[in-house]
Amino acid sequence: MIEAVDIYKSFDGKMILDNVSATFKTGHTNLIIGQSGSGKTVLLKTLVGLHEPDSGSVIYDARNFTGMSDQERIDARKEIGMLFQGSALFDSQTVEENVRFPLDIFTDQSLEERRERANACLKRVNLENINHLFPSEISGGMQKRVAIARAIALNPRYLFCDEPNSGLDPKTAIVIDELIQEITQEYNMTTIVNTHDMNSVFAIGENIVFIYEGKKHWEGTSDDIFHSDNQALNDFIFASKFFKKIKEHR
Ligand SMILES: Nc1ncnc2c1ncn2[C@@H]1O[C@H](COP(=O)(O)OP(=O)(O)OP(=O)(O)O)[C@@H](O)[C@H]1O
Repeated sequence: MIEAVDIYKSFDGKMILDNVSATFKTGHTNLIIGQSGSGKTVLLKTLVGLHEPDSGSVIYDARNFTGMSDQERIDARKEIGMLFQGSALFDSQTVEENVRFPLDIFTDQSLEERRERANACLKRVNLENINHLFPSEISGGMQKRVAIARAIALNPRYLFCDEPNSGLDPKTAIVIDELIQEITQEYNMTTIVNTHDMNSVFAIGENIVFIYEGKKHWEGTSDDIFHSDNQALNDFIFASKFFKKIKEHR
């Protein structure tokens, strides 16, 4: 479980996160949603330690992440997997080398052990026999799966995904969403996904935090959304005619 407690964050005197508290549950895909510029990425980066909050704390399973020493943070980072927008694979490395990268950096396993683990992770994301290829030689959906394999290589307890569906067609996006949800349950991870993909909200939204103008405006499940009278949430979720229709027919 990850808890954000009374987080404030501003840049150049402009308040970006305004007293955000939220709980992200273990074994669940927790979504952070909100319109462009609402502060989702700043919140995700604050949770993962890439931004320091002005005040407030981030708690990882009863450990105060915000108050940790540099060494404690380095140790904690080994328990964190990250999936960035656009996959962020190294173009000059093969698929296997990309997945092996965190193992090369953070473990003292033998090359054989690291290769074995990398290939087991690739198998888990349904990618086999492509370990010798370079990122430019595989599709965007496959690149995303390689990035997921890399994110789980160290067997993390926490997984952070920033817009995992960006640039993918709707069908591939669903495959990636389902994969993230499956591995979250399988490894009992606390997964936090930043998204404005409404399909993701309804497909994997087990615990959703809605950020509006830097504040946590609402929290609930995808089912709760249909019964919420939160105007800002409704305006955001049911902005398109398609989702408006779905609501009317429920
Ligand atoms: N490092 C920074 N320095 C100054 N301002 C920043 C910085 N990072 C983010 N901001 C500002 O914080 C606000 C929220 O940005 P953020 O990237 O969190 O939005 P978002 O909800 O993730 O949007 P999107 O969905 O478009 O990615 C924006 O006004 C942005 O300009």
